[in-house]
Amino acid sequence: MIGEPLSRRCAAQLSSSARKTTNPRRLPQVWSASYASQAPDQVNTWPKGISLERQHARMIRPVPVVLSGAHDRLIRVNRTSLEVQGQSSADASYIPISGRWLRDNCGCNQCRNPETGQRQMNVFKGVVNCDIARIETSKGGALIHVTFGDEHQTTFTQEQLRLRSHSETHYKRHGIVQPTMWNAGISSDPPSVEFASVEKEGVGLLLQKIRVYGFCFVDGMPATPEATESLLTMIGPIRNTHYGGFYDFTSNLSSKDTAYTNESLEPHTDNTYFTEPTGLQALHLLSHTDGSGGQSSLVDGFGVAAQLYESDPKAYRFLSTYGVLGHASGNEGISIQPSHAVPVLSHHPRMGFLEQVRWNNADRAGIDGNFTAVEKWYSAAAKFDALISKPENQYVFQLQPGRPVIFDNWRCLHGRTAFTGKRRMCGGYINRDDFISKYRATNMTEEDIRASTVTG
Ligand SMILES: C[N+](C)(C)CCCC[C@H](N)C(=O)O
Ligand SMILES: O=C(O)CCC(=O)C(=O)O
Repeated sequence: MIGEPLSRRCAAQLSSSARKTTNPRRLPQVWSASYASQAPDQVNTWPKGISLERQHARMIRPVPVVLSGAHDRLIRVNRTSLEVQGQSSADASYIPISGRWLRDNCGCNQCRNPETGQRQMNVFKGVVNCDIARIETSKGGALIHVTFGDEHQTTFTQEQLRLRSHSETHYKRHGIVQPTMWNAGISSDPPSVEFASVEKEGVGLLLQKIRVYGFCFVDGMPATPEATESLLTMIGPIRNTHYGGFYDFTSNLSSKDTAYTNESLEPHTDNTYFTEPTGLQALHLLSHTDGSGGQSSLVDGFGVAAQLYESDPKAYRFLSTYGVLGHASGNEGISIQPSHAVPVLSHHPRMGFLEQVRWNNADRAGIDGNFTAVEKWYSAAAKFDALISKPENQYVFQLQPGRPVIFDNWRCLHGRTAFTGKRRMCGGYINRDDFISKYRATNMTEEDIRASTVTG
């Protein structure tokens, strides 16, 4: 085995057996190939030599696309060196893996705290021996055993070296699933879970539905702030902001924001004035007396972005390029703006898929560009606004006491019609990272979580 690259058959056998042990849940397939293949206008002029696959991987698009090829990547084992084949099928060259990387990523109890998973040695201090003394393999090459100059030993699997920087790993790291886009038609069967099942089985299914659809109702809940708060804390810590933590509000302008009035609110995402808008938002109507109105609306921001990508790639590109600033200024002594302007459509910097929609016409403070760019931004934004305003893109419903909605504020826009009478609403924000963390913890196998966390 030493010296020869593992044969493709053997590697294929290894990888297929390895694949059987990975999370049986379907990974996002190549989805809506038309989006993936349709290149937006050629603003991205790629330098020579960047493989098409690399360009493809980084081209911005509204949906995730899993690139193939990880399992074809071969590993070459020599007595004192380890090499892995290039990053893409177009690049079959072998790349050596340094002794420093191998030692830095040793997972033994001495090098990594078994309780916390934290590294407890430092390869930069020159006191840890990173010289490779010898490399052996076992289990037909599936396991690679490295011994260093100080006789310290560590073991890696073929798969972890092969998948280290592959999209499959990134998707598991971020808990990416294949999104189900929707429009007003979702009203016939909106995603929901029973509160009783959440109490019994936890928030796994609730978060899975939010991850796939961008929102989910919880049916059969006590219509109390206490029950709502305890449901949210099952997901993660409630985020504290200048509005407080768990919120329970009516239209009394107790906070100087139009949400605390009885006016209509166009579909928007919250917190565009924060560098990091909240991940989840919950809205639970506790009561509405002596009046009417106050209908809620949800819009699938990913779905609308996909429609824009199809109908006007240039407008999509503009809303993906020019940053926008938000502000929260109404409350005494409060003037919040994000650390930098962020586009309406933000994409994963490495994988290219759309990961956040930020849209709030009321809270918008500025567009990061000269007046030529501003005009281009306006014409692109007008198209986005027209799409979110189309009745067929808006799911309109009346919130009910005992049936809160929890939605992904990085994907869904929400709005409300004006109302009369006394209307009491409660809910809370949950950070994006806490949402994804709990989603992974309740929907992925231990093995998949481990394999997609410390990848070196
Ligand atoms: C949710 N809660 C009522 C606490 C605050 C609402 C804040 C609304 C703000 N204009 C934004 O879009 O973020
Ligand atoms: O009152 C509502 O129905 C929604 C208020 C709102 O948009 C918000 O709190 O962000």
